[in-house]
Amino acid sequence: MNIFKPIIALDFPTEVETISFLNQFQEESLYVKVGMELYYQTGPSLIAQLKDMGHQIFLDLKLHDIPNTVYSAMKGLAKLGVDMVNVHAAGGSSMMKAALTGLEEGTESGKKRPLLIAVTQLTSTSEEQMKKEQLINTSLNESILQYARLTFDSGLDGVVCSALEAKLIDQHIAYPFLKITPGIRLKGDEVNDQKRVVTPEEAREFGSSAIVVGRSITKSEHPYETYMSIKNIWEAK
Ligand SMILES: O=C(O)c1cc(=O)[nH]c(=O)n1[C@@H]1O[C@H](COP(=O)(O)O)[C@@H](O)[C@H]1O
Repeated sequence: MNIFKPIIALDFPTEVETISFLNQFQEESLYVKVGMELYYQTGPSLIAQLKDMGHQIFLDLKLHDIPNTVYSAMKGLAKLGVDMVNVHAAGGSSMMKAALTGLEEGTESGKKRPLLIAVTQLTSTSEEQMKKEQLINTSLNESILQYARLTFDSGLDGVVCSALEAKLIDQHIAYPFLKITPGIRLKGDEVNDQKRVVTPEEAREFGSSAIVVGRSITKSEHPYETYMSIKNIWEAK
């Protein structure tokens, strides 16, 4: 069985909308993702509330700055007691190592350090766009693998990528190394701004460690039922 539950992206603008969404899940203990949209409006108090509700939390702030700034920011974020945080691998190995040190120093003694993962190429990026706008002249897969290697060598726990790249990463990077994969859509769903999308079944088949699902659940007519059906697919043997 997969160790991670499907991670629900709580991309809402307010605490009220977030809590009313979560109330539909009654006693279910969830793994939720709080990203920029919600955190910039609600801050640490919502994190404390989600923890009190018994949910695990991926705080997705995608830090990308000079090493000293990321070190200090991570030291502060570690005190929130979340389960996972992230940076952009494009910030480089010194920045990623500084992030890790900040997290280690900021984690209360006796508590578990949050997992630290790095975004490779966003799932909203296509190979064409990467070549044209970032002037990277390799394939998208090679760029992702390079970022994954840099992340692994910097001592982090894994990467954010599309499940389409999970097998490639497994072939080149020693286990255990997490592949946390957004860009999940059910058949027939709108793709929206995502470029590299797969279904939950495909993500499981390709060896993703955890799926991050936003709009397929949050915009569903029946979010609880949709979540449970994704969870069943994800946890099937
Ligand atoms: O770090 C992330 O979570 C992330 C990285 C990435 O490459 N692509 C990506 O979509 N995400 C996040 O995953 C969620 C995907 O949402 P949906 O497209 O609505 O399922 C959003 O909250 C994004 O911010």
